[in-house]
Amino acid sequence: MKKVGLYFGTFNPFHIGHLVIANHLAEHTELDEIWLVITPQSPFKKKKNLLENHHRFEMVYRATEFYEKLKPSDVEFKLPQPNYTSKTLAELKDTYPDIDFALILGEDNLVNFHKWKNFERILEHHDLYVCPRQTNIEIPEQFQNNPKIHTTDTPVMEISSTLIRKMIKSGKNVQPLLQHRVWEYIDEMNFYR
Ligand SMILES: Nc1ncnc2c1ncn2[C@@H]1O[C@H](COP(=O)(O)OP(=O)(O)OP(=O)(O)O)[C@@H](O)[C@H]1O
Ligand SMILES: O=C(O)c1ccc[n+]([C@@H]2O[C@H](COP(=O)([O-])O)[C@@H](O)[C@H]2O)c1
Repeated sequence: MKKVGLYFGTFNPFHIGHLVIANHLAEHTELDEIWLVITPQSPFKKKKNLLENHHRFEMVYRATEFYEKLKPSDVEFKLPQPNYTSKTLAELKDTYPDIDFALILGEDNLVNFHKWKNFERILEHHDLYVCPRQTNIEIPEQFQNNPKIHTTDTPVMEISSTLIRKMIKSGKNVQPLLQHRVWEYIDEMNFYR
């Protein structure tokens, strides 16, 4: 059975921290492909400074175009907002009954995972790949030593989209933090200024 890792994110913008993680998991785990799912509206996030879906999709597309195992996904664009991951997983399972879907999460997201809609059902049916971050946050006890939760050895790069947006606003050079065609798009379109 083909195994696909779903990396959900707001990706506003998609940065090299995201890219390094996706590529690392595609190359070093049993996941055959990684799908980067651009979320229109994450349940815990405000819409402030949020670029339209198709612009965020374009950035993920540009960054991953030449990576055979990485694919942008717009599956959530047609689903109700805010986007609950459990709903999206159900939709994907209907469309692709022959694919085994796993979830990819930053460690920061595991801390709030008990607040996600239907998190228990998600864990029952899907493996979780957790990427370490430079945080001192305690992983809740209920998620420690769970055989469905795999800690990965993805490189720790403390980059965030929030920081990149702030740096662009204050005129700093952020080019090393973005795939160069993503930077070109942001620059041409005057985003985040
Ligand atoms: N530098 C990073 N290292 C590891 N995981 C990350 C990193 N940045 C984001 N993630 C994870 O990637 C997923 C999508 O992240 P998201 O689009 O919210 O990016 P972000 O850079 O954290 O954005 P923002 O700063 O706008 O909140 C989440 O699961 C998040 O935990
Ligand atoms: O399903 C939920 O209840 C849920 C709650 C919070 C976040 N998520 C998903 O997690 C992804 C990363 O979250 P965020 O807020 O860090 O961008 C986001 O794209 C959502 O799809 C999902």
